[in-house]
Amino acid sequence: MTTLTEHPIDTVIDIAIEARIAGLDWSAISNGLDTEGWAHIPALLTPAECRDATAMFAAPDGFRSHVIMQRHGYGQGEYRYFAYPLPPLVAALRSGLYPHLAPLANDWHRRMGLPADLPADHDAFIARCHADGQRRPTPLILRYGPGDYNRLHQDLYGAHVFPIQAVVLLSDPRTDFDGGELVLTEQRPRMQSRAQVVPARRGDMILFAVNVRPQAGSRGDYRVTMRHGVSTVRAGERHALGIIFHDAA
Ligand SMILES: O=C(O)CCC(=O)C(=O)O
Ligand SMILES: [Fe+2]
Repeated sequence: MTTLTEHPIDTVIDIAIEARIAGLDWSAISNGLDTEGWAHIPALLTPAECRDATAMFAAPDGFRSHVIMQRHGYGQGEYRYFAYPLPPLVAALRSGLYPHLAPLANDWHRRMGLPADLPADHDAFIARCHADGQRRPTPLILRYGPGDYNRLHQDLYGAHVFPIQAVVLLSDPRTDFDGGELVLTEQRPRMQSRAQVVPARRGDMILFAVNVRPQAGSRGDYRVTMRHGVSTVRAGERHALGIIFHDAA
């Protein structure tokens, strides 16, 4: 894994998202997801792409809904779900990441006794969601100001669940905000929950398990339940782009 000191954020060249995704070390990423339930990919988006995505949040067009988190008990802050058609960057991330994750997702399903029949490409998976009434797009941009936070949760929106999701940090923790760390918890059978704080800088992507993942134990695989949230932002503004692969009912 690349450490934060080696962070290549300032040297990202502007190649197509799909090519950047294809160039990632997918065996290391799959390994991280498999053993920890998450993987950190430094500097997937350029600072300019992060700024452009952040600017989308303030524009009124292109979103299907605006959620004030405290109204629903989700925490404090706000987010907007994109409408179809998704902006090119968001569509490219969603369809570009999916094929690299589908083999691991099927392996997880097989190991957990779930149907290991997730299609190899995202269009086919989305067609399946839509055919069963999960038609509303789930990619979103979140905005947190001072005092805002996101309670531990799972992004389940219906029976069709792709077991891995992504979030890209759009703001710079060195200059834009304090606090606001992505927190992942895992719950193993008969054990207390464990929390992990995921390191991230602007443009980094974190891939993580949506709800359950298999863990090899002495008597075969068992299920680990994962949740994610964001610790309180102490100062400044934090934006993030969430990529969930299933659509919502
Ligand atoms: O703000 C974050 O980093 C996490 C947002 C989130 O809950 C999500 O993308 O599903
Ligand atoms: Fe979430």
